[in-house]
Amino acid sequence: MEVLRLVGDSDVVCVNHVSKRYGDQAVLKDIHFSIRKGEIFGLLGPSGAGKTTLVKQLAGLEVPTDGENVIFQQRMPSLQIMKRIGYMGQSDALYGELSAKENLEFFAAIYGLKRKERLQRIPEVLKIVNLAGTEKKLVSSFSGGMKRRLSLAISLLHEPELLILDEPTVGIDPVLRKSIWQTFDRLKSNGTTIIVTTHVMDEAEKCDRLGLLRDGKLIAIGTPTELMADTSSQSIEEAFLVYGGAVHEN
Ligand SMILES: Nc1ncnc2c1ncn2[C@@H]1O[C@H](COP(=O)(O)OP(=O)(O)OP(=O)(O)O)[C@@H](O)[C@H]1O
Repeated sequence: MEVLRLVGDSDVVCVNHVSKRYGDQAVLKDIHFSIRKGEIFGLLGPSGAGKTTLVKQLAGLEVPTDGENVIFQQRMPSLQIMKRIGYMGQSDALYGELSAKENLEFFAAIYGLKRKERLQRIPEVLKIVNLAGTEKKLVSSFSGGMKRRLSLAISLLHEPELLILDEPTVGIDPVLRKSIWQTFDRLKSNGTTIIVTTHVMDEAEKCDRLGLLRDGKLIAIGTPTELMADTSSQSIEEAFLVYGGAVHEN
């Protein structure tokens, strides 16, 4: 198997013939694609398709059985590179007995932010996710959507160059979802690369490119317009069905 080490200058992520097995189960099957700087890349696929497994590898939390993931020209997992990545998993890793601000301070310390940076960034990220004014509230009193937003704020603290978000808007109402996507667009225009997994079709349409996963295989990749044109479909959902996928809404 050819393992490419050199990727194009504008490629931030190169998923290089990656496979993953858990025991007898093949969860990722020879996945191969790259993501360019400043792209919003969506991973779409039915439950169990392997989206979380793949993004965890990209975040440096899992390793492939075969192949490699190269991020910023370095093979993952790399601690140096992980500092340049913001990751938000599907389950919120928050401390319920601490306030929102204390949670942010804790993670800011882990990211190595200096006091001055913390004082500046914490109000900024709270504002981005529309949680300003809730700093002193205990996280255990937060709703599911508030917890998601706080998790997103945490992933943004250190101004990562690559943001990896596993279903970031689950439990978030449409108005706030829209404002979060506006944030993604702003981050993108500053050069941030964003990978997002989603089941939500209107979100998929907002991505620059989409990778469609099914049964651990990348069944299609392209811009939403390309995927619709290739399948003569009127929507991404229809295109995905033509490619042989099935999408469920959470
Ligand atoms: N640590 C693990 N051990 C064994 N099997 C696993 C493990 N992690 C994931 N799997 C299996 O891998 C498959 C893909 O799971 P994954 O969570 O990546 O899918 P997904 O596309 O993210 O699904 P969803 O949309 O429901 O989050 C599933 O069959 C899951 O049971």
